[in-house]
Amino acid sequence: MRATRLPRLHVITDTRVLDAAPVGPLHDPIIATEAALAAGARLVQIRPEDHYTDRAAFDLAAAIAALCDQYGAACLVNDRVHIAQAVGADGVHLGADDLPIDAARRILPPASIIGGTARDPESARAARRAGATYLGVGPVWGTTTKTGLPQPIGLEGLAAVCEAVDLPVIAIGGITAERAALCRAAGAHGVAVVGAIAAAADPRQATVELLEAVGESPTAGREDDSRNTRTAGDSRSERVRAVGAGHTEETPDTGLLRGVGRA
Ligand SMILES: Cc1ncc(COP(=O)(O)OP(=O)(O)O)c(N)n1
Ligand SMILES: Cc1ncsc1CCOP(=O)(O)O
Ligand SMILES: [Mg+2]
Repeated sequence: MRATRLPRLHVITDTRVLDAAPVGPLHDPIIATEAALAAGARLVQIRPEDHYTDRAAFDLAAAIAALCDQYGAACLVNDRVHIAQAVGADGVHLGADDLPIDAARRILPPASIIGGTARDPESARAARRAGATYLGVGPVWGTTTKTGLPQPIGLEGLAAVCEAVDLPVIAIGGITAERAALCRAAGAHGVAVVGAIAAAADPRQATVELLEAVGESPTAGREDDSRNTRTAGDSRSERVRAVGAGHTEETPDTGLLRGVGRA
């Protein structure tokens, strides 16, 4: 049996259209993702923004899912559940404007990872009831990556959500390596980043620093060293089942497992 824990570092692709010069030397979602995977990242969230047609989103997702397979990492798709299905992703991340979590649960494979956005204890509890595997909580700090967000909730707001629900909390919004450690201290299971890797001068080194900050150093002993080695018979669905094995609760109505362990 492989690792049962939700990875603590979620690397989110940066698909912004940039008016000026690229924000980093490797500002290409596929190149930056490969650098992060090579550094030891174990979960990528593919986040094609609205200017991506479904075809462009599919092409990006298929390329990144293949890279994730190669490195033995999990891969989630933001918003577009049908793209996740089409590329056989490990799951999705859904927010208030997306397909409801319980609806996605009904159509995705049983062990799928489904993240839900929450900003406060009430929305966190609702996402849990709907069947979320983990919560993406933020913005904890201000971010230049996404516009139109509400005021940052700060470490206090993050801690309040962590207290309220027994689900892994992934902090998002303005995360740096230094802040990632603060999020962990506030009770978060891990962090999600866009700019800290995609806009870094050296995305690979930035990933190493973030992994260390969340206690998932690529050089430290892994729960399962085979996770980063592609082996014969390896498939994304096998990895989904492995992550799902850490789930703690069975939803009575669907028999689906949810609640990847926080430890
Ligand atoms: C880990 C994580 N947390 C939060 C979000 C934000 O999701 P959402 O609120 O649906 O906003 P968009 O990302 O879709 O613009 C996320 N993607 N990942
Ligand atoms: C999608 C999203 N939702 C809340 S903050 C955010 C963007 C986070 O990007 P960054 O890590 O660059 O601050
Ligand atoms: Mg969304």
